[in-house]
Amino acid sequence: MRIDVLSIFPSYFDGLTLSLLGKARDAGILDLHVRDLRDWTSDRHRTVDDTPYGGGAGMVMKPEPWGLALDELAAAPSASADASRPTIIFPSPAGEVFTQATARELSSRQHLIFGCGRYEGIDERVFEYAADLGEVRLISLGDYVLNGGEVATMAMIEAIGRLIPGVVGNPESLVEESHEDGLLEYPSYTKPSSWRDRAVPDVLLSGNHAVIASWRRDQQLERTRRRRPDLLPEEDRSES
Ligand SMILES: Nc1c(O)cccc1[N+](=O)[O-]
Repeated sequence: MRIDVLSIFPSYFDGLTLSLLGKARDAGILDLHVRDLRDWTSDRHRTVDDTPYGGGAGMVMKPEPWGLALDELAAAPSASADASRPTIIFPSPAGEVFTQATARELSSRQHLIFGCGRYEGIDERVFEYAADLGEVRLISLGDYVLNGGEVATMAMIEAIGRLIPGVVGNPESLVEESHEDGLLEYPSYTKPSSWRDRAVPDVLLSGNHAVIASWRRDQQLERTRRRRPDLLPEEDRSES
């Protein structure tokens, strides 16, 4: 998979050279390029914003640098032999909500382009223009206000990247995680078996894998009912 990121703060993404994603980049599994949007400006001040038509506080990101950048990146060779159009993602509080299902869907794409907005947002015509270059998705991490798209992009790249085959050493570990089966994950324990007068649940020391699996499932349902009843079907939401 190829991922391009457009931002006026490219160093935000230095963390993507670390850990599993950094190793995946070194191994050629993930082809990730972070670019400074200002590289597509032509004035001395490398201007990317201007005042909003219609008035209002703040500044809006100009369309010209975005148009030039997206033209270039959308034409970049992606991992796949076929010249499939890229998926162009703009993190936005006005977007669809990002879930594990979204991460799984996007992890099978060949070329993702993330456009990180700043200020009061990006000129609307950029989203319209981008639709001529690829599939455009406005995606939100949640209903709160961030200063720009960079943090959301980091989160999405991690959630998507770890699902790409070969990135996580043991694919089994991807299965038993929160939200993978629609439920929150069960509690985990490791040595010592007793710590500050707190013991590991006996069932986990029993060696009876069927009983352990059943206990873990019960824990998932109980936690999900208590913390995230919205994830459960209506009929399963009340405490039994
Ligand atoms: N919430 C928010 C924002 O305020 C700005 C950019 C991106 C997001 N988001 O993805 O959730």
